Amino acid sequence: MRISVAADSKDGVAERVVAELRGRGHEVVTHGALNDGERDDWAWACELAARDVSEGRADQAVVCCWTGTGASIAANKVPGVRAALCVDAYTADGARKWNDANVLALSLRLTSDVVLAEILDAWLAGRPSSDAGDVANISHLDDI
Ligand SMILES: O=C(CO)[C@H](O)[C@H](O)COP(=O)(O)O
Repeated sequence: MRISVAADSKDGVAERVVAELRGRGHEVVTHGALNDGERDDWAWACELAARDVSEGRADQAVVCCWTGTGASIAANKVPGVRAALCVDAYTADGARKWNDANVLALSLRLTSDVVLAEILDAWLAGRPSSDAGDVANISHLDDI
C-alpha cells in the first residue's frame, strides 16, 4: 500500500513508524517534522496526510503528535477520513473491523516500539466486517 505518515516531531516512535511500514513493504510518503526543514505543526502535517487519503494519493495514513489527540482531530476534519487514535492492537483491530478506519492516529509519548509493532500488525491485517456498514450512518457528517 501507499501510506502517508505525518508527525510534528521526530521524538518517540515517529521515525520508527516509517521504518516499520517500509520494512513491511509499503510505500511511505512523509509530512511535517519527518522531512528536514518542513513545518513541525501537527494540524498542518496531519491534514496533509489525511488529504492524501481523501484525495486518493494514499491508501491509508498514520498521523502522530505527542498525545495523538490533535493528530486525530485534525485528520477527522477532512471529509471521507475516519481517523482512530489507537493505544493497543485490540483498538487498532476494532478500528479497522468495526469502524473501517482509514487513518491511524498515534501518541508519540505513549506508544512503545513493541506496542507500535503490535498496533501496525493488527491495523494492516484488519479488514472491515459487516458491522462496519454502520459507518454509512455518519458519512453525511462529511458534508458539514
Ligand atoms: O500532542 C500534541 C497535539 O495534540 C502536540 O504534539 C503537542 O501539543 C506539542 O506541540 P507543540 O510542540 O506545537 O507545542
